[in-house]
Amino acid sequence: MQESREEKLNYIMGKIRPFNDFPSKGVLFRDICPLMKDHKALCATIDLFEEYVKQTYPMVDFIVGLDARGFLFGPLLAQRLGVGFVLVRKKGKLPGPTESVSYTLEYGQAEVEVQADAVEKGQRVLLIDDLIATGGSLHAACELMKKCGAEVLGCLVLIELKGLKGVERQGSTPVFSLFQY
Ligand SMILES: O=P(O)(O)OC[C@H]1O[C@H](OP(=O)(O)OP(=O)(O)O)[C@H](O)[C@@H]1O
Ligand SMILES: Nc1ncnc2[nH]cnc12
Repeated sequence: MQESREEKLNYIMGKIRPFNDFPSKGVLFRDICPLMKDHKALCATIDLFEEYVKQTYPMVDFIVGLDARGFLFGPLLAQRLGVGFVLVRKKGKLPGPTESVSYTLEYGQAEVEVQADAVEKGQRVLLIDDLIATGGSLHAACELMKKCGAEVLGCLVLIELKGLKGVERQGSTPVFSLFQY
């Protein structure tokens, strides 16, 4: 029998493991490795993203994933939707002409980069990552996509850390999350 949305959410939630003080003191790290390891949880996660995107954004051209954990879910979702996948990488990993934007993390400083020809002007994109904390990574990636001429429809994440107000940082760009902590 087909599982309900609630059953899928409950099952997936049981596969997200909290770790105190990682990677530095005071950070409660949400570990998705058990979810990735579990076929049923992984399928259910992509089912829920797929259902949302098909209902909300049937006109999306590309799924854009953030380095590194956006690469875990993005290509699986893109394949289900029948669209391509674009990589937003940390600086220095992509060959050829690139565009970049710098940003601040919950625990550090970084810069995101995309190949300059990754998207064409006016193409509609959805960004995906495992988690939104301060929202710096997604904000930088959205800015990067806009710099390349793409139309950012919205962002998808598995987990939103509500206390860090990352969604507010995205301004009018909608952020869909499966879990809020
Ligand atoms: O909302 P923010 O405060 O920007 O934080 C969220 C980002 O931090 C984590 O990635 P991280 O940069 O640690 O890299 P990783 O995916 O390579 O582990 C996470 O996967 C998000 O990409
Ligand atoms: N608390 C957290 N858990 C997992 N990944 C993160 N990335 C940024 N903050 C994080």
